Amino acid sequence: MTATIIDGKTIAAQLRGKIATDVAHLNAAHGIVPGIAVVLVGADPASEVYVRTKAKAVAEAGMRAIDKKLPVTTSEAELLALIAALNADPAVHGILVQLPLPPQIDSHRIISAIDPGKDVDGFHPLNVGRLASGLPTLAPCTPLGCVMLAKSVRPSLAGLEAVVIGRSNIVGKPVAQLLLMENATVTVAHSKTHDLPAVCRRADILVAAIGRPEMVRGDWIKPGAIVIDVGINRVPGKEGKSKIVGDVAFAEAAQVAGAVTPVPGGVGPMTIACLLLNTLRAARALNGLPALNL
Ligand SMILES: NC(=O)C1=CN([C@@H]2O[C@H](COP(=O)(O)OP(=O)(O)OC[C@H]3O[C@@H](n4cnc5c(N)ncnc54)[C@H](OP(=O)(O)O)[C@@H]3O)[C@@H](O)[C@H]2O)C=CC1
Ligand SMILES: Nc1nc(=O)c2c([nH]1)NC[C@@H]1CN(c3ccc(C(=O)N[C@@H](CCC(=O)O)C(=O)O)cc3)C=[N+]21
Ligand SMILES: [Mg+2]
Repeated sequence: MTATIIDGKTIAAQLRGKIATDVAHLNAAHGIVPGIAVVLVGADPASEVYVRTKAKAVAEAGMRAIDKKLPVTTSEAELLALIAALNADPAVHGILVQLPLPPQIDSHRIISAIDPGKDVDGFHPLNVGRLASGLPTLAPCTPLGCVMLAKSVRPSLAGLEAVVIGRSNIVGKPVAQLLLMENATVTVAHSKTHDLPAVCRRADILVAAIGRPEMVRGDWIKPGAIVIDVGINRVPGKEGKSKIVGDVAFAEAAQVAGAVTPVPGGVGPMTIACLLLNTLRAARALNGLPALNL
């Protein structure tokens, strides 16, 4: 079998197009320009790439980007003061604090200080609880993107066996919640799971969010399964350059799976599109406008 390659770049571009249309309407009808503040503490080169990519997508969607770059020596009190200012700023509808943060800053304390209505990452404990309770909420962007990509090839996930590898608060746990809301039968695997390959072979939908380059092999995959690869791993490439690979051995997976996402060009672009979607949703909700159906 040769798998369908799920084209995250194109699906993300389509979603960004729909978002741009609604943003234009929001501006014309209500004079609102959705604004997203992206806070980067320190000068991590990989994070700077994300911040740049995000800024471009934000501008193209007709939104306003408020980029805040702070030195790596920033104290927790200084970052809390910035968040209080962004919470109070009516031009800011979304706040994203790039993780990880330097060790002198407690990331739980920072996330809890963000106005839950502006928490476009969906990491605030209130939004985490709402997601777990099945209430409407701002859901984390990468998990939202994963489920949209799976549904692009299989519109109903009801009754399917889903296996998520990884239990982080930013990917593994929320993607499991979203798959459960789609009525999948969900297993969450992690580093203590016994016989991971056998657990994975049960999956009709396999989500890999591990952070280990090409760990998932072809013979871990049930023939015909949908494979969503969240991993972003920088490894040595040709001529001393580095390249990015996922958590799945892509060439092997493509021989066995029914559909598979590439890295790059899969989940990453969807994460950014879903960040714009959450910012648009937040801007509407903060202005008392009805929810969208995008
Ligand atoms: N494309 C995108 O938009 C995004 C991509 N990413 C990428 O996704 C990957 C995962 O990110 P994140 O969730 O933050 O990572 P974390 O490091 O927070 O979590 C990794 C998870 O994988 C599990 N794990 C680690 N090693 C193994 C193993 N050998 N066998 C089974 N499970 C294992 C860990 O288990 P345990 O809990 O037991 O330690 C943990 O639950 C990374 O490559 C990251 O760069 C992340 C966010 C967004
Ligand atoms: N508060 C917070 N929220 C996050 O959502 C968050 C974060 N912190 N910290 C870092 C991770 C990682 N992350 C990515 C987003 C987009 C791509 C992306 O667009 N990737 C492209 C390009 C990859 C490349 O070539 O550089 C792709 O996969 O095709 C990757 C990774 C969001 N994260
Ligand atoms: Mg991480």
